[in-house]
Amino acid sequence: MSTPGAPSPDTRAPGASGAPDSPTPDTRTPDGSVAVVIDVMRAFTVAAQAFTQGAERIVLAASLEQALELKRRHPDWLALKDGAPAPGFDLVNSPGLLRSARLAGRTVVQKTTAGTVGAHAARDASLLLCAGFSTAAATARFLRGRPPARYVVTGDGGTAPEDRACADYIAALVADPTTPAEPFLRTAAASPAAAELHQGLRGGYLGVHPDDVALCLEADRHPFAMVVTEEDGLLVLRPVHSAGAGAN
Ligand SMILES: O=C(O)[C@H](CS(=O)(=O)O)OP(=O)(O)O
Ligand SMILES: [Mg+2]
Repeated sequence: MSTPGAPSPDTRAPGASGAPDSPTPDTRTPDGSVAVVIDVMRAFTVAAQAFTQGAERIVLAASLEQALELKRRHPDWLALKDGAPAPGFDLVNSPGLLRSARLAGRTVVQKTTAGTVGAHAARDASLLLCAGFSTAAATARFLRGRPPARYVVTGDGGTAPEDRACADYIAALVADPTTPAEPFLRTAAASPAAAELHQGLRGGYLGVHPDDVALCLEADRHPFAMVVTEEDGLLVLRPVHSAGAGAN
């Protein structure tokens, strides 16, 4: 068990190394832990953006096939994937491109390379959250007073510096709500993911917007945490506003 509030030493999400899509069993066996799955660029920045645009809930799909099957069964749901647009999918994993989508009241099914895979890998946590910089302070507020969390870095096979920096920022905020974001944002801005998104080397040519990196680095833009619950065997993400203590 890691020291309270600090990112756990083993923060690699077993399934987050871009492993091939394979549906995971739909049953969770809660292990008593609190886990925060981090994906700054871009899954959980996109998720938070979707909630701000009115999405009701986000189903975290275990595979692209499951996402398409859910879309087939629920035609009013919106299917979202990372990379370039693909048949059967309505949206792409770009916060910049998402801004033009009408999401009020909708269910979104999200499948990405790292973030959603990391959430499935951590599904046995008794309390499971997903976060990026844009929900960091609200996530820390939600965590404060609860058992120490373990932080799951999802990008680059569990080593992504932007995700690690975000985990460190949230852990620091849990301990001290006045922690400044800037040093952590500087680390994330210098990450390979930021550079490759800027160069169009990640996310596919039509799956990236020039504003994506800046949007991923807008710390504490949203006043809610994002909590995963199991609904009909699916992992469902919803925004949770918590009063919490402290300025942040
Ligand atoms: O969509 C993204 O930015 C990334 C793509 S990759 O893993 O960096 O190639 O996926 P995400 O699951 O959002 O980290
Ligand atoms: Mg990522």
